[in-house]
Amino acid sequence: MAFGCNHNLANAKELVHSDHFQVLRICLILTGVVCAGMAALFSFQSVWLSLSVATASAVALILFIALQRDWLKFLPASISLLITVYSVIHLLALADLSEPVGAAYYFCTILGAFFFLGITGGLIYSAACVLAVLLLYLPPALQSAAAMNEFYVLLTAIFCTSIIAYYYEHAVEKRTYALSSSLSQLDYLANVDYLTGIANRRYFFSEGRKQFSEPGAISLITLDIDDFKKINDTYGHATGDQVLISVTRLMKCRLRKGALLGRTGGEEFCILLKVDRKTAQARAEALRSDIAKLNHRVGDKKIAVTISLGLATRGPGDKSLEDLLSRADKALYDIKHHGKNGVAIAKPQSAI
Ligand SMILES: Nc1nc2c(ncn2[C@@H]2O[C@H](COP(=O)(O)OP(=O)(O)OP(=O)(O)O)[C@@H](O)[C@H]2O)c(=O)[nH]1
Repeated sequence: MAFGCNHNLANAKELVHSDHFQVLRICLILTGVVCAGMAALFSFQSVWLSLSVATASAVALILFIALQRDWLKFLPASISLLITVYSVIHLLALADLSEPVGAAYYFCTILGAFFFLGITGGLIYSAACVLAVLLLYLPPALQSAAAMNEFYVLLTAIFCTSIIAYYYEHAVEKRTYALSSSLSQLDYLANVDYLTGIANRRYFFSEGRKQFSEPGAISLITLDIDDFKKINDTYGHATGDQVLISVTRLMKCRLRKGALLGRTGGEEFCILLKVDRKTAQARAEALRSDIAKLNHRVGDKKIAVTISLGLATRGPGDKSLEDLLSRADKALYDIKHHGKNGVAIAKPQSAI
């Protein structure tokens, strides 16, 4: 049980790691593309520009190699954010813009659009930005060389930011999905009995307490398979498990919707019914007789199985589900010591 859960969490972590590195790769490739693009656009007009391009390319190359060789495996997730910011600062620093504010504007609003509107909204916003820039700067024949530079830089800024934002959002969505499926897996493992697939003791009592707090008739049946140890000893533990599964299956079929069935111990089960004593007794008796009649087949073996049941219906003295359980358990104990294969009705609280 624990293995399945750890395995699932490990998968989620692996997924988060692989997304994280995918984002890093994209950032590094973009840095390289931006450097090459800026170098081509501005042809190294100053020493400062040449040094910047050389530094950016070297850092991108070193990080890329480190990533490919798994050296970055244990670095915190924030590094991808740093590299993203680094890429965009370079984009702005290297651009010989009269107004770098334009690129910064697209960078911020596109990130915001992806963050607040999700992938589809972000992509639509990016497309709208491209359209706006095209409308502003076209036709090219009417533009000056400086305006065309600005046009290319703005398109590059929109393009790079959209790709980075897309991969971040995509990574976040995958991570959220992986974590939520791990959580539902954990929830399942915490509440369901691994062998029979019905509520385990923990879930039975937490749900049972809720139902107990509601008004109306409520009855609790505790039941136990008779001489189960003998079944285990005679046919083996695996066969014992099969008997538990087939008894559970039969109970699930026979019980109506609304009944809460749980495996509360090895071969012990509890049923909570929102019915009065008379109806609960009839249901308990029907279950007992159905199980006794059924020929439990495990492979080619036919195994006779009987159950004993203790029934308690809420009365004025029952303050909690535990009070009801204690009375039902006493009734079960009585029938176990008086022949088994029967239903015993619990004494009212006042008679105990
Ligand atoms: N196969 C199997 N056996 C289990 C499981 N959990 C508990 N048991 C066995 O259930 C048996 C319960 O034995 P007892 O408490 O002596 O009860 P019993 O033999 O049914 O006797 P009575 O209750 O008096 O009828 C033990 O042998 C446990 O090992 C399980 O998940 N699978």
